[in-house]
Amino acid sequence: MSVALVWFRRDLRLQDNPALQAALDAGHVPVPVYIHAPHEEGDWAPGGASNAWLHRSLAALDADLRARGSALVLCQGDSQAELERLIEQTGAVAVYWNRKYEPATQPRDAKIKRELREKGIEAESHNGSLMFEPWDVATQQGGPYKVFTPFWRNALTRLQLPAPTRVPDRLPAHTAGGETLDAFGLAPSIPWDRQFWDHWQPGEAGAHEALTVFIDGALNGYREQRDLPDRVGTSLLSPHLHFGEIAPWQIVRRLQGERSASRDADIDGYIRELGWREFSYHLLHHFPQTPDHNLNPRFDQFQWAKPDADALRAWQQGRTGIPIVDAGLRELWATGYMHNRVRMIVASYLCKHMRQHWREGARWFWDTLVDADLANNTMGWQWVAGTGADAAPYFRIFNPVTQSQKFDPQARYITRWVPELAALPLKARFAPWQSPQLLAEHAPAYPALPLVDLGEGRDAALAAYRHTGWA
Ligand SMILES: Cc1cc2nc3c(=O)[nH]c(=O)nc-3n(C[C@H](O)[C@H](O)[C@H](O)COP(=O)(O)OP(=O)(O)OC[C@H]3O[C@@H](n4cnc5c(N)ncnc54)[C@H](O)[C@@H]3O)c2cc1C
Repeated sequence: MSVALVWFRRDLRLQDNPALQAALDAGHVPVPVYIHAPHEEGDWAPGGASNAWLHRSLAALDADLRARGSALVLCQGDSQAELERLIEQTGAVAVYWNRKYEPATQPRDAKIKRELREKGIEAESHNGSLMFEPWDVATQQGGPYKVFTPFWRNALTRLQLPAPTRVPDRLPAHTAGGETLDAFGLAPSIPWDRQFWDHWQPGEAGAHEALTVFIDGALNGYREQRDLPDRVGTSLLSPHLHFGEIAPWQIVRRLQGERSASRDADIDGYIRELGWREFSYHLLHHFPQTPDHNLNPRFDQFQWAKPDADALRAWQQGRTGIPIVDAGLRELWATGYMHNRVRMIVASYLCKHMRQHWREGARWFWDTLVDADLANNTMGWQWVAGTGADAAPYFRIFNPVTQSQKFDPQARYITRWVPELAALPLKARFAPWQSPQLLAEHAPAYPALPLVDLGEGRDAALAAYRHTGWA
């Protein structure tokens, strides 16, 4: 039987995996391969939390393959050289993979495909992670969208979920050898990620388990609850989606099977959130400069404050003196995750009150989120900063205190992550500096004043915005 390499990348699952399925359909013995090549990701090599997740996800994929009589071949170095070495070693006649969309790896993959074909090797790529690839949806003029609603309206008219495919219980064995997972050095040497794994189960089984838990629980009332950080009101599927342990169309297929009069609105609301993920990939593909540069070039003149390493560190460590901001950044550090509403609040405080460049925040998230995703993270930060597509206008400045009173009205989220404030009366937990005596008495270690006063920060941000001349 002929051999084909199946090059796993961000599609770390067996079921509904178009590249693996294509190799099987063509009658090849699939040799599953993962190549560790962070240096090929440009300035955006995966951060620490992503690597910790990847370590476990690869271990899970290998275990799933071994349970079927196959195994994951692990290598590191130059992707093309490693593929060519494995082709030589195994006699493979074909290489299959699912596409990635990041600016650094797209040209690499195109070159690999071209050069493999020139050598007479069949090279085939598939869509393994999006309902709509970035070029599938276009404006009437044939260009990219910059506004979500028309993008999504158009996209939904084209929605076609692929038919499910199932990988057989036994896969043909192969003899290709590789390195050990530990040789990649992905797992932290100091176990700062210890607490993560109380919250997460990386891998395909963990993804489907998370989806089942969501359908049985938070899906009911999702539209109202998704903004409330004090409870599990969302699916927590983002890292599983990022690593391709589950495909969005698998989620949608299951949700379509759960439809009922009482659930329709929540299901539609959820699918719309998946739409934001699709939109972010659309944007990243068409505006590949945006991980580092404003999508809206008018913001290039904006006067950010001088970079302030101490203030940035206080923000990163959850020591700003604004409880909801500190709670979010502490949740992030402890779990590798932060609730979406709180992501918006902490990002707004950094970009607007502190006037530190959104890139600083994006970098921190990149290193600390288990779901760090170049498309979603870039869009999220530029949206909050007001510099991106369909963005919140810069002059609309979130007040973190009123945000916390609205979305965490019992301060449960704040108290969970900033427990030193638990002894304060409820009202004081939102803005403790307004109750200096209570704060000094009950939480003397907590900052007595906000890092940046909310009124002053807001005024300075608006003044800087006016200074650009287009306020
Ligand atoms: C500043 C900032 C940075 C962000 N960085 C990332 C990131 O690096 N990776 C990431 O996956 N998401 C990012 N997001 C989007 C969002 O916060 C997360 O996708 C969401 O919190 C994940 O939790 P969940 O899976 O429970 O979401 P759910 O509410 O259950 O949503 C389901 C899925 O829809 C997608 N989704 C939901 N909201 C958004 C959104 N606003 N933008 C894009 N996709 C969305 C995600 O894939 C998510 O898993 C960021 C948002 C902001 C404001």
